[in-house]
Amino acid sequence: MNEKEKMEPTAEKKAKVNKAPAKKGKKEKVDYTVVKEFKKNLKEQKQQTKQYSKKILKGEIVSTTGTTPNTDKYVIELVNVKKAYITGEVETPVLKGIDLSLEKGDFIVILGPSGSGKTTLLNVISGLDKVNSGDVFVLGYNLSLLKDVDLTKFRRDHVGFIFQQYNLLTNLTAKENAEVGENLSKSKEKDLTINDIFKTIGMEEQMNKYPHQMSGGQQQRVSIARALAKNPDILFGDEPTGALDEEMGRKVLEILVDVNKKYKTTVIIVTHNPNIADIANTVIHVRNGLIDQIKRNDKPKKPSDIDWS
Ligand SMILES: Nc1ncnc2c1ncn2[C@@H]1O[C@H](COP(=O)(O)OP(=O)(O)OP(=O)(O)O)[C@@H](O)[C@H]1O
Repeated sequence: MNEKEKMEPTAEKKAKVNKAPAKKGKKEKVDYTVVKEFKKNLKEQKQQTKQYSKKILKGEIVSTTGTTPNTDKYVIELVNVKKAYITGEVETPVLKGIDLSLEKGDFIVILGPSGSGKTTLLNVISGLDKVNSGDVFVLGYNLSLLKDVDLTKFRRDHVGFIFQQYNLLTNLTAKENAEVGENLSKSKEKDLTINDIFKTIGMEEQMNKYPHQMSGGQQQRVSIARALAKNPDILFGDEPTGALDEEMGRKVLEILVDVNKKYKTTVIIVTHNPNIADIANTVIHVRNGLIDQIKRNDKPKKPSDIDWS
């Protein structure tokens, strides 16, 4: 992470300069220039990705916006991040120019109305999805210029996921499911053993049970164990308590808070439930594809003390 490489002006800027003039006297329902511009940006991003992906994965800082990420302080930095979906000739912007810096070791909750872009934001900062323009620095790696194969390597080595559905392998025991996470990880020298993890999630007694022998909450805890077995820098959760009742939901949150404190893992979760924001020390409100508000919470509550519904 030492050698810094600045690139030519962004694809976006170039595209703006080259924008085709609108046709006079003709009312068009579809703005084809927008789609053209979008495709042109993608093409340039693809070229840059080809050129820089390997270098980025090796630790080189590459920016399309001229930004140098502060990796000592921030685990994630987003600079003018835009993402849209194209259906036919219609562009639907979803992330509309997001700037965001998230501190290492924080417990972060992302809130916002349905359709505001929460999951899309989570997917781009966790390397599950790519942006169209802007920089997505995660641990200094600019994910916006990584090839799919390098994104997979990045995810394998640095991040863990928990989803609403637990996605456990039905023919493996709890312990074996967790070991899947461990096997995916590159580094085998760890300070974190599967036994330690099961102790943390309060499931030492259940290690040899199969998913169908466990409750939803217990299965979700095993999925946390699987994510932790990789010893990730960041743990991402998309509605991790969405399928659980209150009691199980609180238990899962307690474990996430524990993990955050004990292993200093940065935890970032998306939720519909605004009460859950009370356990976070950083709360991001997304609205209409933009960050509406970021709040710091100096006195996060315990999961057992928050309201639930
Ligand atoms: N693959 C896709 N193609 C087209 N549009 C999409 C796609 N994925 C998401 N969108 C649109 O992007 C917008 C944001 O979706 P996203 O899932 O990020 O919102 P959200 O805030 O997580 O919503 P919810 O809380 O309902 O899960 C929505 O309008 C959605 O319809």
